[in-house]
Amino acid sequence: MKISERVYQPTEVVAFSSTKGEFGGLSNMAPGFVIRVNDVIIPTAEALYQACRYPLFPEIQKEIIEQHSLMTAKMISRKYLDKTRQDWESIKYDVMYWVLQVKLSQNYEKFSKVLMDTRNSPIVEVSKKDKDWAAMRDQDKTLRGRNALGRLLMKLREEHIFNQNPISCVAPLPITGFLLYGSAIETVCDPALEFEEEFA
Ligand SMILES: Nc1nc(O)c(N)c(N[C@@H]2O[C@H](COP(=O)(O)O)[C@@H](O)[C@H]2O)n1
Repeated sequence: MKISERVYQPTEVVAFSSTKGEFGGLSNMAPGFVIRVNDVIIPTAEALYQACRYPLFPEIQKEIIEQHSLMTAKMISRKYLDKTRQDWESIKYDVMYWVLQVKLSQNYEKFSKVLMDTRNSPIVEVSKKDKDWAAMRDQDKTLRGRNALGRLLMKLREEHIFNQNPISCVAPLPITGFLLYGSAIETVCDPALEFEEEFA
């Protein structure tokens, strides 16, 4: 997946820059969107994304996933950047889209509402220092950057909200070494659906 730089007019977009406010749920660090993968409970989308960097280091994945503060997954991950999987730059947007699909499938009511509330507006993460995942305010007040997270959120909205195509299960990415705690990541389903099936 290739993502090039864009320019946005601030008055025309739904912008978010933290986990607070009406659109804070769009942030990967937002609390209240717990994920379960291979029976591992993961507190945020950010923790799952960062853990995917280190498939060969279950102990680093554990440290990222079991951190006490929801905001620190990325900080912990920074300590081990030299152990990042070698193909990371070429797969990271695909990994992020997979993470967002998993977040949606397991938190459908809450996350679909936030996405729905963005209506048809461009979604932009605004940052003071990140022109890759987010966009930065320029001197002329426009927002410039790849805005990769915003773009992937728009793709998610298009594919699963506008097209009324709810996701109940998400297949693992077809890449080598897609591992969590040493085991291949399996298809992830909404735990509530699994519970319903068990008692059907
Ligand atoms: N800590 C932080 N500050 C910003 O200004 C940001 N835009 C982000 N973005 C988030 O970081 C995650 C990607 O991390 P990597 O740089 O690929 O390790 C992703 O969740 C972005 O939304 N973070």
